[in-house]
Amino acid sequence: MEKTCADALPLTVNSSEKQETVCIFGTGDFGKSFGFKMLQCGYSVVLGSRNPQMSSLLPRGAEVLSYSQAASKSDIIILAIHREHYDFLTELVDPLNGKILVDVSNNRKINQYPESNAEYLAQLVPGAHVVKAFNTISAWALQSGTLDASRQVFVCGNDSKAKHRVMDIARTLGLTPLDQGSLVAANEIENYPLQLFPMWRLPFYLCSVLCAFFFVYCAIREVIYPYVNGKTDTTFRLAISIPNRVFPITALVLLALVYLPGVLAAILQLYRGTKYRRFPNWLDHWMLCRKQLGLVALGFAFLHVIYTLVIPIRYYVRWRLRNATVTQALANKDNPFSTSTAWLNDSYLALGILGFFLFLLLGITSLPSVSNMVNWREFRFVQSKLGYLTLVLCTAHTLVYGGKKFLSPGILRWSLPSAYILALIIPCTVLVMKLILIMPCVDKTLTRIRQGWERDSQYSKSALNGKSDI
Ligand SMILES: Cc1cc2nc3c(=O)[nH]c(=O)nc-3n(C[C@H](O)[C@H](O)[C@H](O)COP(=O)(O)OP(=O)(O)OC[C@H]3O[C@@H](n4cnc5c(N)ncnc54)[C@H](O)[C@@H]3O)c2cc1C
Ligand SMILES: NC(=O)C1=CN([C@@H]2O[C@H](COP(=O)(O)OP(=O)(O)OC[C@H]3O[C@@H](n4cnc5c(N)ncnc54)[C@H](OP(=O)(O)O)[C@@H]3O)[C@@H](O)[C@H]2O)C=CC1
Ligand code: HEM
Ligand SMILES: [Fe+3]
Repeated sequence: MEKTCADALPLTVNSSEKQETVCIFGTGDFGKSFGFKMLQCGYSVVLGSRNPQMSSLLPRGAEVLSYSQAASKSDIIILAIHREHYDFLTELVDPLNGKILVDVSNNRKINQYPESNAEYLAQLVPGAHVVKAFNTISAWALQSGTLDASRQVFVCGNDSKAKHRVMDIARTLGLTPLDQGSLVAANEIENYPLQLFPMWRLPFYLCSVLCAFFFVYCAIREVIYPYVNGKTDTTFRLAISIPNRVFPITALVLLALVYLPGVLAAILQLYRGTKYRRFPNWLDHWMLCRKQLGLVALGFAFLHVIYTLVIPIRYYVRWRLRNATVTQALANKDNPFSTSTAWLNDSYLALGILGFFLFLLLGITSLPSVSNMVNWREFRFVQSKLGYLTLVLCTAHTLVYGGKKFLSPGILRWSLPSAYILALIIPCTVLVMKLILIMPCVDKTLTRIRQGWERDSQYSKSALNGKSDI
């Protein structure tokens, strides 16, 4: 039975239970905070320092000794020292022999040194059992008790007994240890806290490229072309008209890119005839950041909706309406009501509204508080089935918006088609491929593959002979 420390409450230690002594080397920010937390959780703490007398502001109840004295007090030592200062440990090789050395260090840059800090430590003190842990926990969070953001502690080491002792300490501190295997994993564990939003990088990069491309594309068609051909100044379009093309187009393309990897994965599985081969790295990474891609797409759809709301109050729009009315009156010409245009207009708006509603629903279900309330099947239903419906509605919204003028040659400027036509290429491709994949004959094979059947496997052929209803 493990003891677990409740954050704010000072722990009353059962006097009949012998307190475990843990040694911490280094009285810097991390050493102090870690010592404070350990004392709070019922451990006896001995701090090792270069100047035991000079050390100030130390947690009350902790003993401070020289490094070599402190090392003799416990068989588990937390090394709260930067890697650059590890060299003094070579003088302590004997007292550290057979002890558990916990490396908590981080670097300033990814892959700063040829080997991980923990492996370097293991080379310096070959007789010790080195365990990597706690590097993802900040000194500030330990001290203030606000560990909610990340309680996960990645742990690795070559000695499994040593590793489990460190994992027990992590649990007692109220953290969640995750065993990452041998010390080879230390490199990855050290790189982890140095990564900046790793899953958001691809979505951010994609949306920047899409926005920049479509902005320039629309500016060529709608600002430069009219200027070159008729010397008309339409630069005001750069403020609302063009962004209200670029944003929805980016949203639509990103939404399609959320569903494209699933389709590619299915095609790959069909082609390989097995699900037991890893996807290529790029596809793996793409699959893993679909949530972030989807949320960025939702952000752009939001922008489109807000930009659309201001259309009626724009000076340019009101001016055009007034002018059209006056011109009509002067010419004494009637502009007959077109039912088909009304239908097209209302239809594309309705499709946009419904698409946006489902888009929001996808966003809401991805909130942890909501996704924790639904089971895996329900989540898949919303994200996969309703997600495809969202893509269908948003694509249809754009197709119907194009409406009659869609393929008329008049919309080409310098042979460039309207931007929304380009925007439709990826969504339509994804939808057509998905349509093929859900055709019964293809779907049946794919389902069998996902249930474990392999096309080229002797084993599955014989298994299939005995069990024909898979
Ligand atoms: C606003 C918004 C929010 C989003 N939030 C989230 C979120 O919180 N979490 C999230 O994960 N996604 C999120 N997404 C992304 C997306 O909705 C999901 O990833 C969705 O599940 C993708 O559906 P899919 O049908 O393409 O893929 P999936 O149903 O995941 O299938 C993709 C591929 O995986 C493989 N596969 C599926 N099942 C199996 C199996 N049993 N065995 C082997 N291989 C299999 C197949 O190759 C399949 O083609 C969000 C999207 C948007 C737009
Ligand atoms: N601060 C944080 O939030 C986190 C820190 N870490 C890791 O913990 C370790 C310690 O970090 P932190 O406490 O912030 O660093 P500090 O600089 O605050 O403390 C380092 C301590 O190392 C000791 N030390 C030993 N030898 C030397 C030397 N030659 N020169 C200088 N100091 C020496 C000193 O203690 P003394 O004077 O008593 O000998 C010093 O206080 C680092 O490896 C860091 O990557 C990991 C996660 C979070
Ligand atoms: C409340 C929901 C929505 C409304 C009211 C709406 C309305 C509109 C309007 C009025 C236009 C024409 C803009 C113009 O004339 O310049 C338009 C275009 C467009 N919309 Fe929407 N929309 C909605 C949601 C969406 C969503 C969710 C998407 C996709 C993710 C989307 C994608 C597009 C695209 C790609 C265009 C064409 C852009 C262009 O080239 O002009 N819309 N929408
Ligand atoms: Fe236990």
